[in-house]
Amino acid sequence: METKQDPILLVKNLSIQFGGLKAVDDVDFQVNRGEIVSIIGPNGAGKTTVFNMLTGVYQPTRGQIFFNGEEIQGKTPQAIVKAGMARTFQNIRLFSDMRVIQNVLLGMHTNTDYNFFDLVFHTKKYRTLEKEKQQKAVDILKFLELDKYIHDYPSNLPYGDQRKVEIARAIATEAQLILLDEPAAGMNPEESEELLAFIRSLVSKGFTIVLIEHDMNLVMNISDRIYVIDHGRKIAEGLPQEIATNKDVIVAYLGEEDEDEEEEEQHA
Ligand SMILES: Nc1ncnc2c1ncn2[C@@H]1O[C@H](COP(=O)(O)OP(=O)(O)OP(=O)(O)O)[C@@H](O)[C@H]1O
Repeated sequence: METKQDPILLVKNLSIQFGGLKAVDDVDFQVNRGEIVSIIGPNGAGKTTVFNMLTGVYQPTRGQIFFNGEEIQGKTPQAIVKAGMARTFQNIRLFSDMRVIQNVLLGMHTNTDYNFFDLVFHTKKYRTLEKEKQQKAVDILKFLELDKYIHDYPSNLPYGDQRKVEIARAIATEAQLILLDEPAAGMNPEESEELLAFIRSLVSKGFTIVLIEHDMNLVMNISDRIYVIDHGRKIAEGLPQEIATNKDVIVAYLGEEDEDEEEEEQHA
C-alpha cells in the first residue's frame, strides 16, 4: 500500500497481555503527518487498549512506539501529552462543575512555567502566564467555534459540542496528534455529519488524527487509511474501499453479528 512517508507515529509489534488474554498481539501501524487514520474492529478487539498503550496508561508487554521519531513507551501519560499526543475518551470526561473555559484550561496545566513560589505569592510572572493561558483558551474556543459557551457548564451543551470541548482540551495541550476514541458514539446522523466536517477542519489546520469508531459511515467517509483489529490482531489495512470489500473484515464483523444473534436467541 502506498503511504506518504512522513510518520508522526510508528508502532511496531505492539503487544499486551492481561493474565492469559492477549488483548493486543503484535500489531504494527503507521500514521503520517496530516492523515486521518481509523482503527476499527468488533467489540473487545483491543482498540482502546492500543490507545491506552500509545498514551502511556498501559505499558506494552512487547513492541515499540515512536512518536515524532522518538521512542515513547515507558514514558508517563503526562510526558506523552507534553511530547504532543493527546486523546479524548469513549465516555466524555469533562468536569461538570467547571465551566467550559476551565475545562480547556486544564489541558494547559502540563505546560506551566511558574513554580510553587509564583503560585503561592501570585507573582507578576504567575499573573502574566495565567493571563496568557486564559487568552490561549479563548482563542482555542474561538477557533473551534465554541466561544459562545465559554462560561457555560459542559452538561448544558448539546452532546456534539461537549465532544468538541474535549477536543478543545486536547488541543490546549499543544498536541499535534489527537486520538479520538469513538467520538460519534451517541450522536444522531446529523451530529455525526457535523463531526465529520469538524474533524476534517482540524486536519486542514495541521492536526493529525487517529480515530477509533464504530460508525462505519463516518469511518468510510473520513479515513485516509484504515487498520482493522480483531481479537487483538491486525487483520487488514488499507484504503476505505479496500477495507469495505476485504473478506477477513467482513467475516470478523459478520462473526460478531452471529454472536449477537446467538445472544439474542438465548435471551428470547
Ligand atoms: N485492564 C484490563 N485488564 C484486563 N483485561 C482488559 C483490560 N483492559 C482491556 N481488557 C480486555 O482487553 C480486550 C480488549 O479491550 P478493548 O477495550 O481494548 O476493546 P475495544 O476494541 O476498544 O472494544 P470496544 O469497541 O467495545 O470499546 C477485552 O477483552 C477487554 O476485556
